[in-house]
Amino acid sequence: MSEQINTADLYDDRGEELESVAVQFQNLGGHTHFSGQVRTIRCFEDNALVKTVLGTPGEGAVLVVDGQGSLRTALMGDMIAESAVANGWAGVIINGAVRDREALARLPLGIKALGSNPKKSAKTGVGEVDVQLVIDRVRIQPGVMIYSDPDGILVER
Ligand SMILES: O=C([O-])CC(=O)C(=O)O
Repeated sequence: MSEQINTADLYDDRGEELESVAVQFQNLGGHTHFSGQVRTIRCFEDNALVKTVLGTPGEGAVLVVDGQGSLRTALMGDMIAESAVANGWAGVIINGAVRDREALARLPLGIKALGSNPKKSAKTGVGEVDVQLVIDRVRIQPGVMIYSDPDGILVER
């Protein structure tokens, strides 16, 4: 059960410790409020690392995938998202696209992405895991807490 956080209240309480990601991600998962420790992947139109990492124990973490904003291929679909649920991940935030929107909306998982595309990604495994990301000028470091709800995303500095 994910904690029901409210990012606006959290910002009022702890704003000086938090950065707000202004990108207008779409809420695509069955859980609209989610939070957890950050894990990260940087990749580009290739989702082999996303599948691998979400197939390992999440222990309530949130995977942030910087797909560098490409909407040309889907970095996650329903099979990978189901594996994330089975492995105890709290959520997945993708600076890129997903597919299988209708199935994703029914899963007990927080999912944010820029949009969707039915075209699958390459599977070569090019990319990096647990590296610092910068998305829209906000630094996202592995291990810090991230909070997401319909208002947006807050991440510890
Ligand atoms: O296989 C993929 O690239 C992603 C996908 O469709 C799924 O997770 O179901």
